Order: sequence, then C-alpha cells, then structure tokens
Amino acid sequence: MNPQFESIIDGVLVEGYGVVDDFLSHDEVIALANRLHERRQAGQFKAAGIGNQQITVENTIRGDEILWLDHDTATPEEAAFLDRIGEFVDYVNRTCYLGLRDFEFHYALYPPGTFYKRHLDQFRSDSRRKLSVICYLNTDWKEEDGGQLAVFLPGETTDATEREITIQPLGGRLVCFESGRLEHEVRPASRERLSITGWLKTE
Ligand SMILES: O=C(O)CCC(=O)C(=O)O
Ligand SMILES: [Fe+2]
Repeated sequence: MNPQFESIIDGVLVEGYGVVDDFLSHDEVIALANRLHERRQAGQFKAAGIGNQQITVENTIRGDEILWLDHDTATPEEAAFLDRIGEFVDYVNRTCYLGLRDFEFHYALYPPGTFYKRHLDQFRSDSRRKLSVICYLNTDWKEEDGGQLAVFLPGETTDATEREITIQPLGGRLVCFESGRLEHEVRPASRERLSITGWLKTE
C-alpha cells in the first residue's frame, strides 16, 4: 500500500478531490521547473487552445502556454515523473476499477496576470478523460502571489448551493479530481505559475 496514492484516492472518493503535498520532492520540483524553462527558451511551448482539437487559441478564456510530455524525448526527471504517474494509474486500477488505460500530461506556464476561466476538463466528444491531475512546480509560493486553483463542489441535494474551495499551487503538491464532474478555474497570479497537468484516461 502506498499512503500517498491511498490519500489521493480517498480524497477523490470522499470529498470529490484529493490533494497531497510532497508528491514531488524539492529537488524534483527544481529539476522539472528547470527543464520546463529550458524547453520554453528553446521555443517548444505553444499557447494553449480550447476545445477538442486544441485549435482555438482564446486568451480571454485561458492564457497559459503548454508543452505535451513525450516518453520518447523525456529527460530522466520527466521520465521519472511519467513512471510515477504510471504507478499511480496501476494503483487506481487495482483499487477502484476505473479501467484507466492511458494518460497524457503537459507542462503549463501561466505568465503573470493570465488565468483559466471556470471550465470542465471533459469535452463532449472526449469522455475518456476520467481523472485530472495537476502537479505544481512553484518554489516559495505565497498566498499574496495569487494563482489559486478554485474548485466548485456541487451541492449534495438539488437545492443545495455549491461550495468553492481554493488550493495554493505549492511546489510538489498534487491535486486530483474527476474530470467530468468538477468545474474549476485558475486565478491570475502576480508571478509566473508553473505546473504539469494531465489526464488519466479510459480507452
Ligand atoms: O493549473 C491548475 O491549477 C489547473 C489547470 C487546469 O484546469 C487545466 O489545465 O485544465
Ligand atoms: Fe482544467
């Protein structure tokens, strides 16, 4: 049994979302943030799109730049990250029977002042995204830096009002929730905000 994996799954099942700190060590956060910056400097990042084919770039909805991770071109720290996610997928499949088959992850960089408006991660024609996973790569993040992830939890009964929780994008922290169920948004930050975001998918 892996206590971190267990705590993520427990959070998702009980609260609708799971948060664990130190999913990545301080050294891993620094190394991945460095790789992110090197790849961005090398011109590998693109403005993120919206919709299925990611063709529409609309910075009034989201202002982040992304780069998809690829096992074939991964650096050792990127490969280690993807391997750990693979272990989590195996763990989820052994304990929850979600039938996860695949995953996809991208780096994301939100320049100061950018945001991602309230949305759901599952598109109408892509219901394969089951779980959304976000890992933050920010060192020394302070509350006044902004950049919180707000998650909207639906009321338990039809007339119950939704509840909003906010999560600070602290380096090493992992957040996980059901892609088709929870709407969420990224608030603007006063400094660059770094993460690796991805989806665990069924076939
Ligand atoms: O970075 C975050 O906190 C959330 C990112 C997000 O919602 C997305 O990329 O779909
Ligand atoms: Fe999202």
